[in-house]
Amino acid sequence: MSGKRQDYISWDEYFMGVALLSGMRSKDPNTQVGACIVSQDNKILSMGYNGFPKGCEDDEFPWERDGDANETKYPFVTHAELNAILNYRGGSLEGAKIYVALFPCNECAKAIIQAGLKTVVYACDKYADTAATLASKRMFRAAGVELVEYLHTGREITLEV
Ligand SMILES: O=c1[nH]c(=O)n([C@H]2C[C@H](O)[C@@H](COP(=O)(O)O)O2)cc1CO
Ligand SMILES: [Zn+2]
Repeated sequence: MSGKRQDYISWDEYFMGVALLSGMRSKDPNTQVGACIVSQDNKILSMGYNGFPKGCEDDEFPWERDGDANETKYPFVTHAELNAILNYRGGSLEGAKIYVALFPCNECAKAIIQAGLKTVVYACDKYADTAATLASKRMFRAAGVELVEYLHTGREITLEV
């Protein structure tokens, strides 16, 4: 018996926790998405959340869901997964895993596959029935990307020390 602490968080809780914490930076009033990219030997390589590109101010661009296409957030918002991939400046992401709050859409799936990521761990799949998600799953299956649903442990974590 080494006397080590027993209630430390697991790797999955750690990386999904970082993904969810990143999502808390999002200004999207409806859906906050965070992503965390992890190497095969469990080192965090990058993070991202859904937001407008640099220079596109949160107070000037629309966060609406409905209306004329360019009056909504959809043409402008960069998805969490793409931001996490683009935020990485260290070289190759080949073989890495991505932890993400929401199942990636088809556009993110393309970026994930082409960046060489091999595993997607997702916490929520609320748009499972949409064409984008079905296309995404088809591409992931074809490309051999492993899809893992995050098992919620019910652990609550606060930022207070
Ligand atoms: O893979 C994704 N990654 C991601 O960051 N998002 C973002 C884009 C939007 O800001 C938000 C979705 O908005 P809504 O649920 O209101 O349609 O989540 C959405 C998806 C999948 O839809
Ligand atoms: Zn996406």
